[in-house]
Amino acid sequence: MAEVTGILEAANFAAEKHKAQRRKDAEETPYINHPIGVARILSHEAGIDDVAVLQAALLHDTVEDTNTTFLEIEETFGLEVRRIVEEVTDDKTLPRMRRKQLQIEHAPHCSHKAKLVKLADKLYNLRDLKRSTPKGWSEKRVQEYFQWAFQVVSGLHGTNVAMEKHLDQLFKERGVSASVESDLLDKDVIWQPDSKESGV
Ligand SMILES: Nc1nc2c(ncn2[C@@H]2O[C@H](COP(=O)(O)OP(=O)(O)O)[C@@H](OP(=O)(O)OP(=O)(O)O)[C@H]2O)c(=O)[nH]1
Ligand SMILES: [Mn+2]
Repeated sequence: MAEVTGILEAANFAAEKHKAQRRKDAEETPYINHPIGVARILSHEAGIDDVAVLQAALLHDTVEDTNTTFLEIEETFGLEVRRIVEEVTDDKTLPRMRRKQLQIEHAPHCSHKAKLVKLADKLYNLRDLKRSTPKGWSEKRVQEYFQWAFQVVSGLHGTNVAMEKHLDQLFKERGVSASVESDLLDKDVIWQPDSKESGV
């Protein structure tokens, strides 16, 4: 029962932290749908029942996107959960170009538990992109996100068969493969500073 309580505590903590945030889709879906969906992919599709992984999935965007601190995560959920959340948190003070590059570089060196959360995060976001285009995103921007995600996921290979199978299928549908990843060049939208994002 303590495990169930701990998972609900993380769901509630994330809901409170993300309460004012919405996704970028036209419907303005509540942001909390994303971390709950990421945790659900891990439990229902990837067969994961590790409590720290499921808690970290629920909490994975709280530090990146809200006023939450790593210390707060550690004091509430313990050091293991803090460490996983740290591994999957981008430094938002860096320009997007650098953040995206660092995800590609860091992915192979993450812990197994962080790799699981990263795979589920990418799987959720790519499915979300397939379902609905975020406000202000061009078709080119969507395609570039798929190409970038392919590069990150390539560095997570061998972590979880079920999630990797679904991701492979999504990349295949989009025509994204190792041969086109070199097309991702500096000219592309995803690498541009945030100020150039709108209207593309
Ligand atoms: N597909 C999709 N994504 C949305 C939507 N609303 C918010 N997002 C979030 O936007 C992020 C991807 O958008 P980008 O422009 O590439 O990244 P940025 O917000 O970090 O600059 C993801 O962050 P993340 O979860 O931290 O993952 P990551 O992509 O940074 O690894 C994703 O969760 C939506 O409606 N659809
Ligand atoms: Mn996320």
